[in-house]
Amino acid sequence: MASIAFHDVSVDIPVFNATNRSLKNNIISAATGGQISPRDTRRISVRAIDGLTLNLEHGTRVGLVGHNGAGKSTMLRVMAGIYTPTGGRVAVDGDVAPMFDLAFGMDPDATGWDNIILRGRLLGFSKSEIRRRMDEIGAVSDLGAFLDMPLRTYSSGMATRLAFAVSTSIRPDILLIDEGIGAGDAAFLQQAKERMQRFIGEAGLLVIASHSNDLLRQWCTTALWMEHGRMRMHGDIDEVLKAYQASVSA
Ligand SMILES: Nc1ncnc2c1ncn2[C@@H]1O[C@H](COP(=O)(O)OP(=O)(O)OP(=O)(O)O)[C@@H](O)[C@H]1O
Repeated sequence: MASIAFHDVSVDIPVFNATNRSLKNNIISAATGGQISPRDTRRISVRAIDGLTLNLEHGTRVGLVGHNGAGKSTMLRVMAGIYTPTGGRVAVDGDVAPMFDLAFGMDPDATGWDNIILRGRLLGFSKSEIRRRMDEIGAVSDLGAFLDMPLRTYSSGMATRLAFAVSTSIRPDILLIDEGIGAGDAAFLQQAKERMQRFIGEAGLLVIASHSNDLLRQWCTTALWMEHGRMRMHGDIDEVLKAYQASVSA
């Protein structure tokens, strides 16, 4: 059974080359971003997540909403194990598939086929599992003879197709999606939509960060509204989106 538990989780990101001058007063009134705290005159950090406690159980489909810099992507990265929290405890039970940083683990000098193996290994596949799925993944990418060419010869849309094809071939317990997956041209998007539908439907636990209410209503039953790294509201998707929209247009 998949689950994610945050207990009083905080993430501070140190910033080494910010100037204090621009940060002086206007931070306090900033509508976007996390909380900037000058720890002393030379060291500044951004508190991207601030004391977050949260339990997501198997079957949860939650959308993360909030202003730019509210902490949504940081939360996803903590859930994926990419960021270690600076405070608090995180417990994640189940295989996690992060659908962001799609180029991560890909080698520009390796061919498409070799990159399928590389990314597959990164996502936890054994070599034999990947070999079994190679043809299917290649077909989904629809890259044809380009699969024999080095990744550096691909356009960004072509590279995304390849990463998408590999990532959606696993059956994760926990699926983490950051919006802006931007999978490419219209034909691929249509095909990607159908594959995504099945992929999302099969995940035990789904977390999506998005600014699109339509997308969130389509996939989620609950929503979590983040504000300056803190949880402002967590509950039924329609209720949270309504409250969030009201605050944005107020
Ligand atoms: N590498 C970094 N260095 C410094 N600060 C960072 C870094 N990454 C994120 N932050 C800060 O952490 C805070 C949370 O950022 P995060 O990307 O989680 O926000 P978000 O809610 O996903 O925003 P958006 O909707 O714009 O994608 C922001 O204030 C941001 O400036």
